[in-house]
Amino acid sequence: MSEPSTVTTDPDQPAPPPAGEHIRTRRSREEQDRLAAPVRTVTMLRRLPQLLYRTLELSWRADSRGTALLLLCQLLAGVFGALALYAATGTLHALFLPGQLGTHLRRAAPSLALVAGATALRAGLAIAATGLSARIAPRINREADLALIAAGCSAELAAYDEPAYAEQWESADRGASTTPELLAAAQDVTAATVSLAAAAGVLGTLHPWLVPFLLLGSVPAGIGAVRTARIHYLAAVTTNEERVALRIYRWFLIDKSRADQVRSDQLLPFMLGKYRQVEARIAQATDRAARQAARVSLLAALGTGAGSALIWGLLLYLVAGGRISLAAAGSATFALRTATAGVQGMVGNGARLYRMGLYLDDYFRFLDEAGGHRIRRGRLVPGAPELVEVRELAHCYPGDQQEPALRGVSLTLRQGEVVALIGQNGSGKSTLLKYLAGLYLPQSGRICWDGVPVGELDAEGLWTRVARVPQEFARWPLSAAENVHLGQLTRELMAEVERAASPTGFDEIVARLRSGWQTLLAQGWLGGAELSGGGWQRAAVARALYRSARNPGLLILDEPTSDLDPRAEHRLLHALRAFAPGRITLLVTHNIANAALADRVIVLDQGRIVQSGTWQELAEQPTGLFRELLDLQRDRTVAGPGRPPEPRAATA
Ligand SMILES: Nc1ncnc2c1ncn2[C@@H]1O[C@H](COP(=O)(O)OP(=O)(O)OP(=O)(O)O)[C@@H](O)[C@H]1O
Repeated sequence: MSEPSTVTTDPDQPAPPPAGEHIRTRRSREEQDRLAAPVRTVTMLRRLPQLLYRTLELSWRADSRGTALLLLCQLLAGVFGALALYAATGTLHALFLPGQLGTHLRRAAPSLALVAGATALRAGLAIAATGLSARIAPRINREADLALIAAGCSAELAAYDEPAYAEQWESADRGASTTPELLAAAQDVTAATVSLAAAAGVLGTLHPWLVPFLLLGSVPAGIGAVRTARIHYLAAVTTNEERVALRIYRWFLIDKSRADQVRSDQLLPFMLGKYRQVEARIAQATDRAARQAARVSLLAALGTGAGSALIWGLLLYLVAGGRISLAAAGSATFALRTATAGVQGMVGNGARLYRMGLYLDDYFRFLDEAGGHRIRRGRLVPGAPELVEVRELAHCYPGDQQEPALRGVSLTLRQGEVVALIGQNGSGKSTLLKYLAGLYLPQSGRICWDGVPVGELDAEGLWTRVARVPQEFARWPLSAAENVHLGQLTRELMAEVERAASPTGFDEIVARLRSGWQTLLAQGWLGGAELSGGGWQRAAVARALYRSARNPGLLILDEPTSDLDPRAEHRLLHALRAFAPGRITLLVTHNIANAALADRVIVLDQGRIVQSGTWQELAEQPTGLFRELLDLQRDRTVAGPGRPPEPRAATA
């Protein structure tokens, strides 16, 4: 026996085999056009007020009192900053005038006192503003994140089948995560604008030419900053699909539910190979962007240098020509330094804000439209349907060369009926159940509840009437009781929970847990416990029974006994029969014998209904898929050495 090998990422190890195709998304035409559109500096300038307004709005929603105080601090800091600047230029002016030093100092003293006072107040207010924004920023982030989650949950389920949706989510998520920085950038832009305005005011009083030259000189910096921001943004969004892929690979590798397989299947080196391959594409795009941005920044710096030379040249020209006094030139020098810092701050932070604004656009677009999939249905709130009719239903999942999952399916379901769906893997059973649960709206064909098309029903009202056990049910990290009631409480809470749990045997499992119904079902967390596969399935069925008992409608069970032991399965199937009155029960099962509990069996093949009738009627048919599957299940000719093979079951 060889030494047990350990998973390693040692660089001396042979390189992992070439990774194949990685997870890809598909960008919409509209999105491609938007990304390809050129951007101009004026566009950014035009967008700045809107971005500031949006930041303010977000901030107000997160913390209105803090935001009001922050605004006040900023306003006062701006006023005191301007005052300090005016006073400082006044001081300089006084010092540059001809005369005795003592006279100068006396003249300058009031301005000096004003400078000191205003500067101290401004500094105090700036500190208060920083403290406030440190308090507000995490709240904005939290609010933004919650709004994003809510928007994601308000998308139609079909969105998840669209490759572009994951990418839209990725962009929106990045937008949400930039929100804390947004406030700081907005604050810096405002502060820089106020100080620039004050400096420009001073320069304007000294000589009117100085202001336009100052603004002209800052154009290259502005253009450079906008271009650079856009280059980085494009590098980020054009690698969105790679980021989505990395997120998914990462999740698959670290998630507890697959941790055993990652180890026993020795998956790490192979998956790391894929991970690195995808990561390399991101690095390539980022490096390319960094090179482009460096070139743009160099040109902008040259332009800015030329602009500075221009304005200092103008100042010399004005002094030499006697158009302004030496004292005024001294003040202008000081104001110019402040103005240049203001311009740099405004341009730099404006570009930062603009870049974040691009992400923020993605975020807001997602909030508004949930990636174009926001649930928009009717308002009728249904009761328990007596009749559900499906007519000519067809479904084709988006993607390349997908066969239709459903083709021309028509069926009628009546209240009180138990209907079993049978079919081979991929025949469309789960897809049909999702339609019946109102999770998809018909692309082609109709589904009506008591004559009303499902699209005209209120989505939440419809789902209140649907209880499901999906094929892959959730294992919520909640208590045992919460895993059944999911926070949808009634006065008789525990009695109802226990009543729903009893037919599944979940109550027996809970009785063995240390804290009974209050036990947290999340092993690995303090006080948490883990259930067996069958234990979790019992919880999932109990959840559906609880929901259906509160609001009868459709009870949809997709292989609800696949993990159950024979005793638990037997008990549940009996209970389902007794539970049937007042609701429509749909059962998908690969165990043909279990379908016998249904009033009617429907057989699906390649998305079509190929047979329908009572279990007995279908079993008596000499040919057909049902009969074939039944015979195969009865056939026990494959046997190990301990058990002699049984004769093949008769086929007629
Ligand atoms: N989200 C999806 N996106 C794309 N194709 C899908 C998706 N879900 C299912 N399909 C495809 O639709 C077809 C029907 O799948 P469905 O899950 O409805 O079959 P099923 O009868 O429930 O299969 P099984 O018995 O294996 O559970 C299959 O070809 C499957 O590959």
